[in-house]
Amino acid sequence: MGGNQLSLILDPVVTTAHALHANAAAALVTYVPQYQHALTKVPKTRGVIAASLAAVTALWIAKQSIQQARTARKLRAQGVPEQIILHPKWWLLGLQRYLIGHLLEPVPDMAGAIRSEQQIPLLHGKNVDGWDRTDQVPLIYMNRLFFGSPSLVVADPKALHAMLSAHSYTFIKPETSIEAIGMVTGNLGMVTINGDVHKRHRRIVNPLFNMKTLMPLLPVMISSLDEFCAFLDTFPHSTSLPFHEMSGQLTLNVIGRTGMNYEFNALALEGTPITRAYNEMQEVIEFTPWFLLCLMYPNTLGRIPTASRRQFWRGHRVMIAAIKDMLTRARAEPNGTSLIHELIRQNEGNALNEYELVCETQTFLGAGHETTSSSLAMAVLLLAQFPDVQDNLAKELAAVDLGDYETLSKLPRLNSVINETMRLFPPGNLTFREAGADITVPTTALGPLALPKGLEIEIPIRAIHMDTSIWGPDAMEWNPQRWDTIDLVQGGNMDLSANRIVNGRRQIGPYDYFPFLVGPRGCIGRQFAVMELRLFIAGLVRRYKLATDLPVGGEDFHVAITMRPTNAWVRVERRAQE
Ligand code: HEM
Repeated sequence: MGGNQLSLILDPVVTTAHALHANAAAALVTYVPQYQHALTKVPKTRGVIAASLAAVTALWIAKQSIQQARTARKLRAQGVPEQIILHPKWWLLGLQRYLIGHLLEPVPDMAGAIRSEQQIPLLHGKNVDGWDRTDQVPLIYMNRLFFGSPSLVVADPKALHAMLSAHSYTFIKPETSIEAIGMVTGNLGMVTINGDVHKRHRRIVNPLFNMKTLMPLLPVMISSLDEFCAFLDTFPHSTSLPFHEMSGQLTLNVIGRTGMNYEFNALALEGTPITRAYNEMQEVIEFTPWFLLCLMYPNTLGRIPTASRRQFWRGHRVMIAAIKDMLTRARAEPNGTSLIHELIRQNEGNALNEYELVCETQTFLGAGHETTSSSLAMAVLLLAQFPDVQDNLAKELAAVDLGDYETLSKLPRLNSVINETMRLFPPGNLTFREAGADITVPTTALGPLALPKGLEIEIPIRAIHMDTSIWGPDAMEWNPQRWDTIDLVQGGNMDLSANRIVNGRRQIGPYDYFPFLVGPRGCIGRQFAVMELRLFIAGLVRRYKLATDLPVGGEDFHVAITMRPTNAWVRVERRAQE
């Protein structure tokens, strides 16, 4: 099963399972010692206990299903359409919707790519129950997960404005997301915290990512790029290079040097102890059924010392020790320029405690390296697949000084390549929220929509980026030139559908294109990431002709927390003038 569908399972399962688990764990601790004797010695009693447990479980499932059905009914009553079950399983005796919802509905390819495409008809009112209007598309639908618990998929700009901007603190990160992402970023890093704790962190960390702090990091990025190119030069130009991995070597070195003044030495095969530890931790994050169960039961199953858990904790210990060491060294260098030097300066009043500083450092590493690496690998692959676009870009870059970021940031073709790559292949392909309170949000087609506390929300970023009603009939094609006639329209919860084309220019709103998300929980590292992408794509295209044997559309992804390419094989050959 691919990560994307599994992510759909994660949040609701854990939310419901957590409550049960906590009660069951407490009951076990209390009663098992008392009844151990009976359990082992008296088979008849064992049978009775098993039957009772089965009955209690069945009752619990029934209660759960009834509660969830009630929530779903309230949504249906307000006009929310529901995904139909196209392939009912006979062995679920017609109860599929109430037991496992849409979890076993077939998805031909579990990669994020295909799932996103499949969501578009649903968002347009096809393959759903309860939508017969032809004048408007719902842009919202409901599907069901375990025990029929509803999950609301939302692509409506008005509702998204409420969820991500106007009431972003009411729409919280769900527990399962926190559990999964926290493995990479720590559980008190900015991605995984909610409410006032988040506000406090964001206030301290914000200044780290303004241009004044970022500009001094430019020379380090450029020298890391030069080192990477020297590395590329060691391969014959007929060799296909795994950019899906190599771009990560570059971005890991850069976040180490600029983020924490640390040398990962990621281009060397052996790396450093912390590179190895980091890789060991990452390898374990595979959405296998067992991994999912550990996320659901972090305090019991998650603590069983299986080989993979031991590997994770081994890596984790090494990494946390190294991060503590980085913070100690940064404290001793009051004029240092890395992100954590600035973090320590901003944290003068100790608004963040030591553990929170460790988690934020871990967050810079986790959130700041793989995402940029995936975008870079995809941009390089796509440029290799589209030689005309590449040649045009090379012309634009011919006379540019990479150290002149002011000029670099205004190059239209370079920016179009980045925008278009992040449109079709946003590393954060979807995100989840949970209604933290009963709340009514506006929607375009349904009017005000009342959402109950605890409702699961899925925001299908990539599906919205591929929607033909927003982007036109060639929405699925990678075409950087489209950005020549796009206006990015700022401002709140507008419905642009009636005025999509104005004076021949396509109007794109903040909730039509948001690879970094928007609002108070939008990506804090956006400028940093865009700076890296501009510099690295420009630097590579100026130096090399990029080529690939991979046909257009042949890319594959691994989707676990983020969506990253797995087959960006590219050949590089020095350009004549370089
Ligand atoms: C191409 C590169 C990147 C992409 C596509 C990206 C995308 C995103 C997205 C979609 C979110 C919202 C996650 C959610 O709420 O579900 C996010 C949040 C975040 N990103 Fe990035 N990101 C990138 C690079 C970076 C970099 C370089 C850093 C730091 C060095 C960074 C740090 C963060 C942090 C700390 C948050 C949490 C913000 C908050 O909740 O207040 N990101 N990013």
